[in-house]
Amino acid sequence: MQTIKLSEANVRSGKTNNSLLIAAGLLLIVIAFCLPYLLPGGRLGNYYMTEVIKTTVFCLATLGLTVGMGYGGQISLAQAAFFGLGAYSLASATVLFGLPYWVGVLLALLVPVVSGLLLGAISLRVVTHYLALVTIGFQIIVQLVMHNWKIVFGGADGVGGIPRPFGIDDLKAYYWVCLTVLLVCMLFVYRMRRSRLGRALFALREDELAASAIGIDLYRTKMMAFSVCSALGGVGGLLYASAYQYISPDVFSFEQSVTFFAMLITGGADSIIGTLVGTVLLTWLPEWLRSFKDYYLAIYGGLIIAVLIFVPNGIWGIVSSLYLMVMKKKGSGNAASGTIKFVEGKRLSYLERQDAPAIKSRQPVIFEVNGLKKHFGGVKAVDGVDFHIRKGDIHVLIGPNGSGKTTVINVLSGLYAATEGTVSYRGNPIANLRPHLIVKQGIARTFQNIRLFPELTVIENVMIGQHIRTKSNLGSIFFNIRSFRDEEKKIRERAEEALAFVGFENYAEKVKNLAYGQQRLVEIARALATEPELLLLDEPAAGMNPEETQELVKLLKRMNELGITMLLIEHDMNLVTQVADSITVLNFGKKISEGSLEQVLDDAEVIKAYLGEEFVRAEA
Ligand SMILES: Nc1ncnc2c1ncn2[C@@H]1O[C@H](COP(=O)(O)OP(=O)(O)OP(=O)(O)O)[C@@H](O)[C@H]1O
Repeated sequence: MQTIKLSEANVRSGKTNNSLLIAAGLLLIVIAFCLPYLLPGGRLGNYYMTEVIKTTVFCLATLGLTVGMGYGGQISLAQAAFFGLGAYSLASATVLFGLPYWVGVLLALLVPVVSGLLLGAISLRVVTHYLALVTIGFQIIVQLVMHNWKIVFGGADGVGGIPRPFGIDDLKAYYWVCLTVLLVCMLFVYRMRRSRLGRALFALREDELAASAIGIDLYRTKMMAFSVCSALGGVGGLLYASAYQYISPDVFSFEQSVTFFAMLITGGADSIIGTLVGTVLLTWLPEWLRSFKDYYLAIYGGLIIAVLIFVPNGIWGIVSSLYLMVMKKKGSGNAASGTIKFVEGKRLSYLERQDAPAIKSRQPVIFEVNGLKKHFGGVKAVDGVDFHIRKGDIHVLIGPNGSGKTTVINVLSGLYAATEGTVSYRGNPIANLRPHLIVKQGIARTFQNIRLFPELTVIENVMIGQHIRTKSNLGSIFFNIRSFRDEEKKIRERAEEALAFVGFENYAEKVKNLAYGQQRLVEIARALATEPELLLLDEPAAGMNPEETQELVKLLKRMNELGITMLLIEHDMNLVTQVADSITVLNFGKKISEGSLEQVLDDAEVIKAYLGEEFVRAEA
């Protein structure tokens, strides 16, 4: 019996302190709405009011970066361009082309989103730092176009007389409009972070390869990140244009993009509150440093550098770590032991199949690999391998190190394109399909070197497994419609069931804090959450002690009893002999033997190439 120890403090802090956070949040909102009455009156008051509005709309732009960069890890140095496109869409439409205000608003939403999608499509195959370069190029081009395309953008002189919604004249009232829009967008981003799309973005940020192998469509997810990022930039821009009622291209410069970037990083990239903190700080810092006129830039730059070096997770990152530490300490005093039992016999209702095979080895072949080759230049990692798997079987791939086993699984799961050969599942060709489409067919995998999303919690990791089986989109998340809420509930229930099935009952710990063997179980639970019919398991017993390996044998058998067919790579022959229904043996990328356990163990070539005489004597 295995026990799994998890800190309960994290779990508890999530629930018990929610009410405290909500109260603090509500208080802040009330203060934000009352702000106009807390500022000085007269001309100075108007100046401060404009600055407060500027802060609010800048918050919208950085909130966009929170989604694209903080959540999705897509570095963008073009947020001022999207901000500008929003501002200019409204200004040009209403002032230069005389269109109604709300048409301008619609354009101010559409133009940045379409541009964001175009930029996303162009830069999709480019990775992080190169992506930053592409966005810099985009930023510069947009600003040049604003400067030089006079008919559409008014040229260097800018555009004046931009209207406000409902003809609002009063700055106070306009601030409330901006604040309301900001709060609605914050709520949307908050909800999105806790949705399948938010989890997919985090997965992408943490490990693209693992994200695609668990069923996330990288293309769509990145495009979604680009569209939300640019849309929020556009909304900020359109509100900015109406606030000042005059805009010129200089405002939407590369420097402004860098400032947005700095605001995000300073506050804490993956937190909404962090974004607000960073934006407020860097918008008002020039004002606060006004009396140090000569040194202002040096102090401003120095502060940003200090934050980047000493608090890489941003100011809010530090605050929330301290908060968690305190809560953990508080929690540990009165928490129960925090030890939970390895639970056996838990059901996995959504995977229980009516057609689970009663008699093994008489079932039809559902998976076929023919003439599979994978060459890396001159290295023939897999060189013409054939095998098939019957429904409900546990088929094991064995062979010496470097014989091509992992490469086979990488090809079967779509991570590598096959050099030659065919793979079919239930009669459908699946070789060279993109990884998430293979998961959609009902084939999931785990990795030899565990590939979980370490910064996410246990439950979030497993919930990501449900991504391919669910479909909430930005619209349903924004409007918080019932189908979205129901789906989230279902995702959580299924993830909890999968975790309980492998032995977890306590899920709020970050995965990076778990022991190795526990991480293996979470990875299996994540694969189960994809609702697989065929599981590809790459050395699941690696790093486990004999006791844990025995638990794993039981788990494999229980999964098999559900009707899950398995392809297993394993070196631990003790495990192999307990679970294998059929075996294929590889050596130097070629198949050297196959058949039942007995047939393979008796094969002289397998003994010579892999098992060794000692194993045979020990078995005898
Ligand atoms: N991406 C790659 N590029 C170049 N060569 C590779 C790549 N992946 C695998 N190989 C080579 O292909 C061969 C087979 O590797 P593979 O990892 O599939 O073997 P394996 O049987 O899984 O080994 P092990 O049991 O040690 O995990 C090795 O020679 C390896 O160096």
